[in-house]
Amino acid sequence: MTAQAPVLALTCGEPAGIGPELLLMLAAEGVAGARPVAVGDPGLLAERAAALGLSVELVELSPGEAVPDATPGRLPVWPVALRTPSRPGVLARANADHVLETLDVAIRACREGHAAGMVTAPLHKGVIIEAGHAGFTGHTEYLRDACGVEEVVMMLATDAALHAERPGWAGGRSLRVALATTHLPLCRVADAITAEGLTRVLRILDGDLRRRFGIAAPRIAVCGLNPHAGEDGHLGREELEVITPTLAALRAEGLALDGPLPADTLFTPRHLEGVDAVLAMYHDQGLPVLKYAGFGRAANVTLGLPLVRTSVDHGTALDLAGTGRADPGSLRVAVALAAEMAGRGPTQ
Ligand SMILES: NC(=O)C1=CN([C@@H]2O[C@H](COP(=O)(O)OP(=O)(O)OC[C@H]3O[C@@H](n4cnc5c(N)ncnc54)[C@H](O)[C@@H]3O)[C@@H](O)[C@H]2O)C=CC1
Ligand SMILES: NCC(=O)COP(=O)(O)O
Repeated sequence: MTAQAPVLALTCGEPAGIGPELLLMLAAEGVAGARPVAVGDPGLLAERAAALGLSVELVELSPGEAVPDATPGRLPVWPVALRTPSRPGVLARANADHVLETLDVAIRACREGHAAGMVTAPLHKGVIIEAGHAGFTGHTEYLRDACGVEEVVMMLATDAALHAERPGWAGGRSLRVALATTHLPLCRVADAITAEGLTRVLRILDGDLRRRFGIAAPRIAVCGLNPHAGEDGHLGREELEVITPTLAALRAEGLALDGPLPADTLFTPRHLEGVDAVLAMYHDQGLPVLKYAGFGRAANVTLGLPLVRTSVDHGTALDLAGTGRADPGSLRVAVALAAEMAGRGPTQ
């Protein structure tokens, strides 16, 4: 008997953004290897489908009810009502709680075993903060807190194997970039690079590359923080005082770590040879490279969680919402990656 494809909860994200229409596009073309369920407002999905001429039958279910095999043109939905009507491209603070509720439903479904993982369409951080959730910085930290873990790691991956067979793929090279710090103003980054934090991040990265990605002996290249990795202390001392001793201690535990290396040369083919993941010190040190290598063909993964969570590599694209011109490529990759990770067996 063949095992059924894993159920994946796909949150619709910001209702005024491109998330709802990306889910509909994916449902219209069909999904192999997973049984996706949208988490969002069925009325909104029906409206967007009609506006874009997408023929998708929406089937309302509750978490725990049997989810049918994926069929092109059909999308099961776990309903979460909008708080106020939504127009493409127009943010409404009143819907911030709707967006967070879709996350809560998906998290609960994963934790109660009704879904094998969750895939999140993009939300708009600013409108959620303006709606009164002052400490909100993104899915990554929200999931960390909801799951009660101390640390999580954001990693974006352009896994060529997941999409090489897709027409239009021009990236070729697989690249995984994880971040030592995530959504932090640049002026606070240096202080946030601590031996304790780096140790937690690298242990999670090494552990999840083994457990979630099936890499038996991962090799991780670690960026310095400063230009030229500090130039022997002349251009910054974080490498000498924090990063180098932390890597040495972790190497003694058996982790295969290169670095700290100057970030400008680390991201060149020769230095990436044989490297399974790069750890960048901050968001805009690593992600521009990743997006240059494969924007629209990469996925974001949260490591260190007791559940599988992937996401797209882009934001809400309010400028494209409702036009039907948004590219569902990254959502395809995010779903395929979540299915692959879920297929590696139960979480802790
Ligand atoms: N996983 C998530 O929830 C993420 C959410 N965001 C949030 O999204 C909001 C907007 O962020 P921005 O920096 O403007 O980035 P963005 O990714 O929304 O837009 C940047 C540019 O890329 C284009 N683009 C984005 N997705 C596309 C797609 N699927 N197909 C074709 N073109 C696409 C947009 O039209 C725009 O020109 C912010 O609130 C940000 O925090 C950003 C990244 C990830
Ligand atoms: N640039 C990646 C990003 O902002 C993703 O944020 P998150 O909502 O997945 O934490």
